[in-house]
Amino acid sequence: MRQIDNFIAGEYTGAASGRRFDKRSPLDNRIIASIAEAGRPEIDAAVGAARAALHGEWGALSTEQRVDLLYGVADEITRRFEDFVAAEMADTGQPGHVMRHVFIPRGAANFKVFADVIKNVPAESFRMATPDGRGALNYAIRVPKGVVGVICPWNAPFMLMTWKVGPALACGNTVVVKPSEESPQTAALLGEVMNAVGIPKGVYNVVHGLGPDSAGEFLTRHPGVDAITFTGETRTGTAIMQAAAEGMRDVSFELGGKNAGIVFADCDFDAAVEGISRAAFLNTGQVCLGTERVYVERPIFERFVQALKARAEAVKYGRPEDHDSSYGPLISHEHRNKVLSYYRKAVELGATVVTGGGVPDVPDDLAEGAWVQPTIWTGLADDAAPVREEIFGPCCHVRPFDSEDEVVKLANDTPYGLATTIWTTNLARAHRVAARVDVGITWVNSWFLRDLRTPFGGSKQSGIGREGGVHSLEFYTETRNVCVKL
Ligand SMILES: NC(=O)c1ccc[n+]([C@@H]2O[C@H](COP(=O)([O-])OP(=O)(O)OC[C@H]3O[C@@H](n4cnc5c(N)ncnc54)[C@H](O)[C@@H]3O)[C@@H](O)[C@H]2O)c1
Ligand SMILES: O=C/C=C/C=C(\O)C(=O)O
Repeated sequence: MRQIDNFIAGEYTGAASGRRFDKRSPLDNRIIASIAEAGRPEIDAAVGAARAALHGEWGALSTEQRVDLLYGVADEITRRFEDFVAAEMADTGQPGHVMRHVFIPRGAANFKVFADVIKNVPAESFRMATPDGRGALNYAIRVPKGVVGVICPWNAPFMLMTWKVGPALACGNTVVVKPSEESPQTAALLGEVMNAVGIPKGVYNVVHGLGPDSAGEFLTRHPGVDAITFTGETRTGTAIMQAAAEGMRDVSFELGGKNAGIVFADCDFDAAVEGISRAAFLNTGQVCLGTERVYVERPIFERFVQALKARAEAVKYGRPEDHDSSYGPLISHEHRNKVLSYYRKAVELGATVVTGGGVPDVPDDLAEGAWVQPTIWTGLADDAAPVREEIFGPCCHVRPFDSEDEVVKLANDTPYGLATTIWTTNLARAHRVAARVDVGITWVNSWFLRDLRTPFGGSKQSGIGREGGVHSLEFYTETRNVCVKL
């Protein structure tokens, strides 16, 4: 069993209280790690270390020096690639090929991309006239926000954590990261990388623990934290925003979704089935950008449902290291209880269960894991809970539609506004519908295709602010104007 400690001022340390909590494998429910639970003293120490680094060696570096160090971080992640793959597979139970091709490479990319952004961003400047005819020159400079609190979820732990830490450090901030209690390992491992490449002590700190009345709340309420970036549930975002109001700290939120997939009859059928099945079932449906509501134009509805069913039934349950495994468990039994409660509710509300709806038969050694079947429903009312609420599981409801106006209305009938995916070969329609869907991110004939320079975030209750490319700088820096009378 692994011992995972907090990482404060470049050192791994337990908690003064001696408190620890267990991490269980989602694959078979075995305890795989014991994690030190940070209390107020550890949060104080981590925030203090972050502040000291800001006023010390880190704060004195030039942008070029910081950029070089961040390239070093990316290279070291790549050098220790298999360690990160193993740590994340252990925490999430997701297949190795997803780790190797999507989540861990993105961790390295998140440092490289923002190092490039900060190196290349121009300064804003305005020349102005003055009554004496000599004029004045305004220019903006960007300074770090300070100590940034980073609160992360468990569904793609390393990718989502570095998506925040990369730009925060590129902009010259220091961070205190609180990973999810369900996925502490890659954040802990990144401490070794930081030390190996010579990132000054205190720049990157990790405190472990739970949310309310634990490390998460202590960190977000700490007056020494200047800004908070959070990815997780909308309800948690509300609690964090209340904490951030004290002291008027800035927030950046990437929250939940109930994303629509829109499939027109003129789509490339096979590509659409493949795309929607990835959007619904990748990472066992635990992707904020995933599709839990699918709208299919009536002429191809039945055929589409059958093709999606075939995809769902083709998943291969297995351990992450099994080469032919394509599908992992949910993160925990607690989360499985939630997902299964929606599976039951859908039936109670009269859904037709096209496939799935329960717990699969898995080999004996996996029987205690948090497995659920990929599940497809039809026939639910538009206001049924499984169609309205974020389930965060491998499931979707498929419903026919007859017109563009109707489907836009259906897609927008939600308090969320994160992402949508549209499938059509009619270019004009693609642009038209994309402009009418109230979300932060629209994919046309694709899903989760990420250019890290683009604005990323949610509308409505799916988030506040945008991260990605120069948009991250809006949050991770304070812009100051200097006006020089000539
Ligand atoms: N929009 C996006 O980009 C995006 C990306 C990934 C996940 N998500 C969302 O994340 C959710 C799944 O992740 P989750 O279950 O880990 O989310 P969560 O909100 O339960 O937990 C996220 C983090 O917040 C901490 N936390 C909980 N309560 C807190 C409190 N009161 N104060 C401070 N910290 C607290 C948790 O310990 C954890 O580290 C889904 O809703 C999903 O849609 C959104
Ligand atoms: O589960 C959510 C996935 C979010 C993805 C990103 O934040 C990203 O690709 O940067």
